[in-house]
Amino acid sequence: MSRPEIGVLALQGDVREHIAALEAAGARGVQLRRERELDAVDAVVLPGGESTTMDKLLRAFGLAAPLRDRLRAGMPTFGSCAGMILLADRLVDAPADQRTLGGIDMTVRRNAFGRQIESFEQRMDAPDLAGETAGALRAVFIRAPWVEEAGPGVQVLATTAGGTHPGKIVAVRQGSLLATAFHPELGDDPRVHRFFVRMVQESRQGRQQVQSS
Ligand SMILES: NC(=O)CC[C@H](N)C(=O)O
Repeated sequence: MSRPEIGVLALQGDVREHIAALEAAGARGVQLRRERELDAVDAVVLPGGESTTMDKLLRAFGLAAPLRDRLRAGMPTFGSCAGMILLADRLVDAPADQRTLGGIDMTVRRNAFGRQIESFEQRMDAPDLAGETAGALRAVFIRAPWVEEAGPGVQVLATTAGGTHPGKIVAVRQGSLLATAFHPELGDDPRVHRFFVRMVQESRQGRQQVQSS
């Protein structure tokens, strides 16, 4: 099967890092800015950056509604940090006029680890992403959110192990949507991007089976 093509929303944020990580995980990463470019990709990445800015730009570029429709229709989508915020059905500690694309039945707290903390590395327990060993995954957190509450259909993929806030939910999946509070695109651990590329391949196989039956 050909490499899946994954569009990284390129309005703001760490776009190049995601493209490099997707390429390393066996996909083709391309920049995504316009609605018509959505038709050419198998999946979407919402990068880290600033979620209030991204929300405004998504609306200004006329991308919010078409992206929301694709998400609802099952297009695989991965959001990291600000991208996790965009995928949340509910936010706390956010400006009243901030909108999200939604899709994951979760409440996300913005800047949950503290605004004063610029960036830190955190260990996580993440059996489905990184194996059963305690603290098996490490990644960079930058003014990161956490998941305050996750609905029954949400699979928890990673929780913080130790640190100032242990046991916090920092990676989740609901159906075709994946979200991490941290930045797997910064650093050289490819496991989260590989996990997402597998999700995309499974979704393509599912669609091809439907088309040929
Ligand atoms: N590194 C990040 O993506 C930070 C997210 C940022 N705190 C926000 O609310 O958008």
